[in-house]
Amino acid sequence: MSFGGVHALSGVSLAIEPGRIYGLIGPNGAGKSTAINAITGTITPSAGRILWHGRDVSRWPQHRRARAGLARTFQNLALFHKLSVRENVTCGAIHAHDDAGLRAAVDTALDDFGLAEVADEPVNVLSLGTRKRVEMARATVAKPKLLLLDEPAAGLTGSEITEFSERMREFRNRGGAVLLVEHDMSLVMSLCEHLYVLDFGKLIAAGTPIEVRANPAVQAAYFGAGDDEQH
Ligand SMILES: Nc1ncnc2c1ncn2[C@@H]1O[C@H](COP(=O)(O)OP(=O)(O)OP(=O)(O)O)[C@@H](O)[C@H]1O
Repeated sequence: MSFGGVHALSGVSLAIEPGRIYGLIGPNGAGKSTAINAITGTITPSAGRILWHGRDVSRWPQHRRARAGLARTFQNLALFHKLSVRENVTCGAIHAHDDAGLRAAVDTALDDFGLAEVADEPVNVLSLGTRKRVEMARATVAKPKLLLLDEPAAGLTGSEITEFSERMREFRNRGGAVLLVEHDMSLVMSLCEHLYVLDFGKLIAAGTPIEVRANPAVQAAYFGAGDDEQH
């Protein structure tokens, strides 16, 4: 993916299997959000392919990819602030065929993320942690196969992070795949089974959290060259 002369991603190849939690990590500006944007169709990659169940979806619009099971959350949240929690979550229920099915799916998602009590509140009166749960509920209400999360833990309290991890493990145990972009390394190391590491738009390492932590290229990217301000 290039933006003018900037190669935000170059030659990056990732594979995602069902029922696993992946982490996509790397220093600021490494290309993590760009990868999520390209996979979900927020942007169209300048070269390369996104294959989904064997089909090339690289040119599919975002809504079509969402229907095919690719759901995401946004780093800075993308909720309708004046609409209620229920209305926001309903926007994600793109799979429902009738009103009863729609309502049941939304009620389940509201319950799953502890939102039943604030269902009729407008989103703009809620705390950041609660708004993040609304985004998660909206992203999962249609039971996606792959959930791509851009910094879901930023700004959450410790207990909210624990709760989030639990929800993600449940999602994984039901066969869903997660691609998590996150700077909270203790969360990444405890939750993810497989990591991909980007640096300056290139994939510099892949493997289990233990393998990646021991990888000299990763240590150099994070702590090397005297540039310890990246984290
Ligand atoms: N729309 C755009 N136009 C121009 N350059 C862009 C655009 N989006 C991203 N970039 C550039 O691409 C590179 C990768 O950015 P990206 O946001 O994907 O990094 P990131 O790893 O998600 O960073 P962070 O951890 O800070 O969120 C950066 O150099 C960024 O400035």
